[in-house]
Amino acid sequence: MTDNEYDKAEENEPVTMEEPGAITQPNARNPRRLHSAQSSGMESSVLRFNLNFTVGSKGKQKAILSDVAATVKWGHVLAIMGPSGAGKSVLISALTLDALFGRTEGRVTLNGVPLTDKIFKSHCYTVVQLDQHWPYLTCRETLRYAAELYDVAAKEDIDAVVDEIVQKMGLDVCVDTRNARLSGGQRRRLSLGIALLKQPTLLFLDEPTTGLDAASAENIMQEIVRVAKEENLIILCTIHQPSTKVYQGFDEVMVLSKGREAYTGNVKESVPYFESIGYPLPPQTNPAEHFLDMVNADFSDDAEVDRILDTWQEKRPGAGSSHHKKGFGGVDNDDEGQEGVADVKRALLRKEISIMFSRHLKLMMRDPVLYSGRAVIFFVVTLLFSLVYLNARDYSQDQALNKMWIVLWLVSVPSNMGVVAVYALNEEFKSILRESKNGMASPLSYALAKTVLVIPIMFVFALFALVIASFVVIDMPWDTFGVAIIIYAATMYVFECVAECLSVWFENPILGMLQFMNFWFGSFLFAGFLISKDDLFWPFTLFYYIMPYAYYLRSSMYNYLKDTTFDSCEPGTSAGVCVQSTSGSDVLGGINLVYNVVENEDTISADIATLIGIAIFYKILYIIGVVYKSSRVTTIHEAAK
Ligand SMILES: Nc1ncnc2c1ncn2[C@@H]1O[C@H](COP(=O)(O)OP(=O)(O)OP(=O)(O)O)[C@@H](O)[C@H]1O
Repeated sequence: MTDNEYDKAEENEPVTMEEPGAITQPNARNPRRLHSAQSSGMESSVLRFNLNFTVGSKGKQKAILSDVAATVKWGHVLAIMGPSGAGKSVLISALTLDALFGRTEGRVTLNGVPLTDKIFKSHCYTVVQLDQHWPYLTCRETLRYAAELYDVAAKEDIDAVVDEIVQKMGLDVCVDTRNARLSGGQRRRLSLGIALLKQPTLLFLDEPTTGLDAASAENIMQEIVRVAKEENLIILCTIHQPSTKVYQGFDEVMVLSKGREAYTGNVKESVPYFESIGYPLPPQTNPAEHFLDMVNADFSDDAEVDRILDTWQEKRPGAGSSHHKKGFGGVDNDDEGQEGVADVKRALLRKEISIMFSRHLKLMMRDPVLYSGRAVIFFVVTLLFSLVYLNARDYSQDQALNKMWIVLWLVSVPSNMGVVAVYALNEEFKSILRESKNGMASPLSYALAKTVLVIPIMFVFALFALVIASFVVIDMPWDTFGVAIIIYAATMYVFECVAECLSVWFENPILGMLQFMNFWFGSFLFAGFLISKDDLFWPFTLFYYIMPYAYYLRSSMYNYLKDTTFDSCEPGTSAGVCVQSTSGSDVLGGINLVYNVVENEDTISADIATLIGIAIFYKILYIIGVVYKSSRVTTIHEAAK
């Protein structure tokens, strides 16, 4: 864009940040613009930014971005290029309010309004580099759920809206293919399709050509430029070494090196500019490659690169006045606060929860790792363990301790496998955070929908684990079935809530999984059978009370044996328990002499209540994590004077 054009963009102001619903109205119930905006409020959108970004604490600060500024208007694509480590990703993170690892200073305004999380959610959309989408949904289902969550149309019109996006993005061939099987190019098109459903003003694309072959990269970039023009979007994208054709398709380009600009402006003027400072484009050379070679400090002379960066700083439009006062083009940039901005536009909370419920029910049914696969594995491992302890089906007192051990294994082995849930839920939560960032849905509606969906699954787990192993192979009395299932489900729910909690609090799923294993080992150690509560070094006694297995074991054993009858036993002939009675209740007393966690008193209700209490504790920590993680955004500080 020439200075002239920037000035024209400036003349259009004051520009209002209109309610998305007011942009155009294809039909009364579809407030979003699905066709090219011929008379859209976005035909005057302007993004301005000038940023510094530093990492490190005071005294040891390192500048990652220094005075990086640009102005981009509607319908234009700004391509951000630069050698590795130039600061492209950090710039996108800072602009998308995601750069939490350092301090962002300066200003970012959209139509004169400073960018905040609320404005971002309403008017911006980010497509991340490796947008995997929900792997077990099809392309059509993904678009449909996005359309519903963005509330783009009445229920009966949603299919038509989705079909339009499918056509527009050329997704016809893969519309019923699961996302996990989409090609890289198709995934990017799907991401763009979802973005179009939202109808943002500003679209960020992080390396949209990564992993694509040259033809697909060219194709997707052409698509991006077309979308910017057709939909009057402002698009910012980072890109590595575009081909000549792709490069020429951009409107604006920013060449970064060492966190500074080497050039920002119209693509057509880039070649003459570099020629004017002594770097003519050799014949038959890709201009993007040429510029990147020039500013790559790894391969060029460092002093030479600094000279190029200093030259741009002197020559760039508006030079001589601080970027923090003047926008690119030398235009006065002090234009924020002219208009209020609309609230986030999306489905009502009740509707949102029900959409989330439907989507995650579908995912649960299809995803073999999280639930159905685990249930089958629980069935197999509990069956295996019950066969190992087959002799424990006899009601002879020398098997009483084995009965306790099989009851313990039946829950401890499956609950240990909750470790996979930490990994899968961590991935899931990252997708939810992206959706939240893009204003599609609240993470709390996800958390609520999942809570409702997961509780019944714990009963399914209990059925898969206990019916054959406990009641058929080990011959537990069927009249204890209902209570056994409840105790088991409550115990499994504790571990599920711990897995949820760790999946959210640990960004790195491996660390979360390690913590889960610690919790599991801790549960084992402090359950009162390896070392009794009374023998614990006193500071550790607390763990006995907050870990789940002691409650499970005590209540399960009482439920199991209270009404049973054992064979009588001759003192000195039993390797395990031998009491002067055949009643199960007395055998419980005998077990208590060896493992005092087992008692012949009815503590079932209190134990179940405690297990639920522990689960609720972790659920609350999880919800706090969800709220905290989803509300973390970069603060853009006023530049130091
Ligand atoms: N979390 C972080 N903490 C400290 N420094 C960081 C962090 N992330 C990035 N950096 C530094 O910021 C600089 C710019 O990194 P950035 O990832 O933006 O480069 P890039 O241009 O995107 O490179 P590439 O093309 O290789 O991805 C690098 O020197 C990098 O080491």
